[in-house]
Formats: sequence, C-alpha cells, structure tokens
Amino acid sequence: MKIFEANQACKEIDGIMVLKEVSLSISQGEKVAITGNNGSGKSSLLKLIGGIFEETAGQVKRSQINIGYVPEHFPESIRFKLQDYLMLIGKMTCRSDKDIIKEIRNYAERFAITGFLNTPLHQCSKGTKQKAGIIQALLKNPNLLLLDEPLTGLDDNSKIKLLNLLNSLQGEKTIIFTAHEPLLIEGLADRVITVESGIIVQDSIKNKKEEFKCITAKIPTREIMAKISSLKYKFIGSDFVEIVVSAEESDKILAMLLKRGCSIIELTEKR
Ligand SMILES: Nc1ncnc2c1ncn2[C@@H]1O[C@H](COP(=O)(O)OP(=O)(O)OP(=O)(O)O)[C@@H](O)[C@H]1O
Repeated sequence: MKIFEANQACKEIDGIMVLKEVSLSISQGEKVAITGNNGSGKSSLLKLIGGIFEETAGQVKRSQINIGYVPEHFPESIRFKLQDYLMLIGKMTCRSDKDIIKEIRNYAERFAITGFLNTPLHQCSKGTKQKAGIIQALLKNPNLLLLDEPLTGLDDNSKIKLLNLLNSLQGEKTIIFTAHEPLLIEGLADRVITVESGIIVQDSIKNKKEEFKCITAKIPTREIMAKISSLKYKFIGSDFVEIVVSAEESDKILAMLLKRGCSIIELTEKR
C-alpha cells in the first residue's frame, strides 16, 4: 500500500521555493532516510510527507494513517512535568491510565530518564527533551513515524538504544527520518533520499541485509580489545580500532563497546 505519493510537488514559503518538483512514492513498511546538507530541505520534505506542510503546487496524496512526529526542536515553552506531558499525549490513544503509565515508565527506563519524570520540561536538558519528543511520538503507536534528526542531543548510549528500539518496532510501521549521522542511515534505512536546494537528487534502495558491518571506535586503552579477542579487528593508531562484525551481531557489539568506555565514530556496511 502506498502511504504517500507526490507528483511535481512544490512548497513555497515567503516567496522562497523550499521544495521543487518533488515526485516521490513511499510504501507502507519502508524505512527511509532523508539526507542532505543544512538548509537543503530535509525537514521541509518530512513535513510535506506528514501533511504539516501543504504543497503550494503539484499533487500530493497521503493515506489516512496514524502519524507520530518527532520535531527537530522540542517546544521550549511547555511547562508541564515530563510525565504529565506524556500522560496527556498517551490519553489521546484511548488506553487506560494504568497502561499508559506502564508504557511511559518502560520508555523512560529504556532512555534512562526515569529520574526526570517529575521535572518540568522547560527545566530538562536538551537530550532529555529530545527523548521526550521521541517517547510522545511512540506513545501514539503510529503506523507512520516521522523523525526529524532524532539523534540530536543524544549521548552515544541513547543513540544505540534508539536504533535498537526503532529496529524492534513490530509490524508494517513506516519510518521516515532526516539524518546526517551514518549510524541511523546504515543501521535502519532501506532507502536513502538525498535532497539538495529543495530538489531530490538521489533516491536509492539499500540492500539492508548486508552480511558484515565495519565499526570504527575510539578506545580508552588497547587492553580492552584483548578481552574481546574473538572479534576481527585492527588498530588505527593508538586510540582507534576498526572491527568487522556480522550485521546480526553489530548491535550487541556496539552496546558492549559503549559499556567498555569506547566512542563509536562510524558504522558502515562492508560488502
Ligand atoms: N517555516 C519556514 N519559514 C521560512 N522558511 C523556512 C521555513 N521552513 C523552512 N524554511 C526554509 O527552507 C529551507 C530548507 O529548510 P529545512 O529546514 O527544510 O532544511 P534542512 O535540510 O532540514 O536543514 P537542517 O539540516 O539545517 O535542519 C531553508 O532555507 C529554510 O530557511
């Protein structure tokens, strides 16, 4: 089923054409990354897909589905406590308060923000607000999840947790996200759209089930690799290591490296 179709769609704001002749079709279940330089039109395209932006020319068809949207910047002025805000969003889904609280606590624990559930949102850190933005979208149990640069402000551990969480979402959820970092593009997307000056310049299908991945990590000491010698790796200088792992194992290895104090620099597919 197609969830979005655009034919020569344009979006003009204040006399500026921010999207130009976009022709695009997205099917249910696709995991699409939108990439491009700053100001190229990634967020605008995401908003056009979600119906937050109406086209000013051309034709667009959107199917009537439940959408969860994670904005690039969480609204600064919300004065609710984190849990009260999430409760309000959860109540829109007609579930019992008990079920909503359980789900909020579950997500809060996964993202390590349980300690902030009673903190007013405007006093929370950027990363906590970002996590609140992601949780509010997930609470709606959307068929279409739109995420605008979801890794912004997240620490390395939370980035991996979000990647695992998105990969674990069941069913035919469609996920469309804007991103600069390779972690989410390599780890989640099966299609990558590149935007330049409001124009789609590339739209490519990725072979998601690559057999191997290559992790480049900054290591605190070389000794930590001795303890995980079953991995195929090589040192780059004294501080970095390149590890080749099966795609299936990569999430587990990433989590293990983070636990041992490493920083993940890059995650790429290896053919
Ligand atoms: N609401 C708006 N009002 C005015 N101009 C806008 C609006 N939204 C987007 N634009 C303009 O459209 C162009 C594309 O912006 P957009 O936010 O889509 O880019 P982006 O690729 O997501 O950028 P970034 O990577 O910096 O987030 C920019 O020139 C921006 O100034």
